[in-house]
Amino acid sequence: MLEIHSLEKRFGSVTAVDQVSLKIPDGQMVGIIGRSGAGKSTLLRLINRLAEPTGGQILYAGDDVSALRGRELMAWRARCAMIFQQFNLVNRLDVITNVLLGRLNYHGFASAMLKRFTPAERAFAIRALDRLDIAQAALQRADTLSGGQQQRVAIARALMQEPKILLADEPIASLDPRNATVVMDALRAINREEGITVVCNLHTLDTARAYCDRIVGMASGAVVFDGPPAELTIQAAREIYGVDGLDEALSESVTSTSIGPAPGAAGSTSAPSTRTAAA
Ligand SMILES: Nc1ncnc2c1ncn2[C@@H]1O[C@H](COP(=O)(O)OP(=O)(O)OP(=O)(O)O)[C@@H](O)[C@H]1O
Repeated sequence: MLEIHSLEKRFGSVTAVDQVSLKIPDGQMVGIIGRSGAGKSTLLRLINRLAEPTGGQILYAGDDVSALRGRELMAWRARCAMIFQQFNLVNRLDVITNVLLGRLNYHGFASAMLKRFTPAERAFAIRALDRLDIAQAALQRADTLSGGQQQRVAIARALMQEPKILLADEPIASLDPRNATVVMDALRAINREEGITVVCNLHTLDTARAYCDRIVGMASGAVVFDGPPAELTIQAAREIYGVDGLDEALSESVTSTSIGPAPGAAGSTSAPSTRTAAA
């Protein structure tokens, strides 16, 4: 269980994350939605300690993540992998080496740069690429791949960390609809089949309701909705996106006041059923 208690991040006079409290059980797939500037990226960066909180606490399995230093912090970052909108691969390296760099926290920088990876790690990397249906590109330079392929390589690299949690910061924002579907399908498969908790920042409601067990809506740094997709009403969406942003966030298929899960979507039974201002 990942527990976030009254988490806060201020940048000068801006409160990017404002008293956020969430409990995320192992194996849940959570979509974080909100307008640009709502604090979604900052929240993910706080969770894996790429950013330091100015208040509050993060616990994982009872351990105080916010207090970790040195090796323990490196270990946490390995357990809590992150993927990004822009993939963050090393363009001039081939795909397999990019994936093996997921072991950086196990090796140290010098050893990884000298490509001192074990045969078991290389086999693991190929399996991860195969799992994401991209093993055939293992020897290609990363920058020869399409965006969707690069994001799958980034997911394979994250899997090399053997994470408990995968944080995905707008993973499909740079992709066309077809590639976006492939990447979201891959994230859901990893969540369902390997029990890895996935916390995913998403711009559109459609994607969040189709793929996630639970939706967390943020506005001005605070959590303004927390519940299963079926409870995300138009009124709640308006609170998250504001009247101006709602049209952009909604799909044209939404006609009722309840935005229920898409057909075949992930079940919502494990998500909390409460709608709160700060769960
Ligand atoms: N390093 C920083 N220095 C100063 N302000 C920052 C910094 N990072 C984020 N902010 C501010 O914090 C607020 C939240 O930003 P954040 O990037 O977390 O939002 P977001 O919901 O992820 O937006 P987007 O969808 O555009 O990425 C914004 O007002 C942003 O300008």
